[in-house]
Amino acid sequence: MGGTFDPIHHGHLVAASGVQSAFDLDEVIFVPTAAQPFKNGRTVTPAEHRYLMTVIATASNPSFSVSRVDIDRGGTTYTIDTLTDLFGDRTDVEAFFITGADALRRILDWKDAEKVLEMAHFVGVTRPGHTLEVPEGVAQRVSLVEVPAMAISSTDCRERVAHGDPVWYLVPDGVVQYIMKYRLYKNSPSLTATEASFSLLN
Ligand SMILES: Nc1ncnc2c1ncn2[C@@H]1O[C@H](COP(=O)(O)OP(=O)(O)OP(=O)(O)O)[C@@H](O)[C@H]1O
Ligand SMILES: O=C(O)c1ccc[n+]([C@@H]2O[C@H](COP(=O)([O-])O)[C@@H](O)[C@H]2O)c1
Repeated sequence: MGGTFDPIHHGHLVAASGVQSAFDLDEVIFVPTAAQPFKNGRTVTPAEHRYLMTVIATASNPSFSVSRVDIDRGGTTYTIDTLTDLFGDRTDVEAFFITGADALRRILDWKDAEKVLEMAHFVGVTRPGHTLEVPEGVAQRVSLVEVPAMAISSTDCRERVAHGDPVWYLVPDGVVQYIMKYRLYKNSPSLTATEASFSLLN
């Protein structure tokens, strides 16, 4: 499952768990993006913070893991590169790519869309506020799965933090604490690890 994960929230985790169960998947790999091509004009939290929040959120589930392939490659994140780096030379793996209804809608605009759809089976999940439908012509490579409705977005989580509203129970507890520790989403520069330790001591 690829995502900006700025921050990761329970909508992502419920979607991943629902698809894992529906297709009996051995593992779900969360892949935080470096720079999502359709989010070019947006300021995104530094990748290391997004990566670490994703690790914290998934740590308790033995079949969830987090990959750094997109972050370490850097530049614009195209799913064709993600799938090549993860599975390019693996003939023993059947890959699935999990996307929300909003992301699935634009899949034909993705780089090398046809090849991408050959490299993995795409699974679109329901998301409140978005219509879940398979774009024309790709029905064979896409499945739809209904997951428990979680009306949560990273945008809403960021705005809540910026306004001093709680994000408890929208994101995992460890992610709430990470956001507070590094003062993310406060409309002021986030802290480094040293600055965060210093501010906790004082
Ligand atoms: N509440 C949700 N339910 C189902 N799928 C979701 C939900 N939130 C996000 N997704 C899906 O998870 C993937 C990663 O999403 P992303 O990290 O962009 O989160 P987001 O909440 O959409 O972020 P933002 O609000 O910053 O755009 C996308 O495929 C997206 O459609
Ligand atoms: O490959 C592309 O052209 C492409 C265009 C838009 C989105 N994606 C991928 O879709 C995933 C979900 O993106 P996002 O930002 O909605 O979380 C993420 O892994 C992106 O890299 C990929």
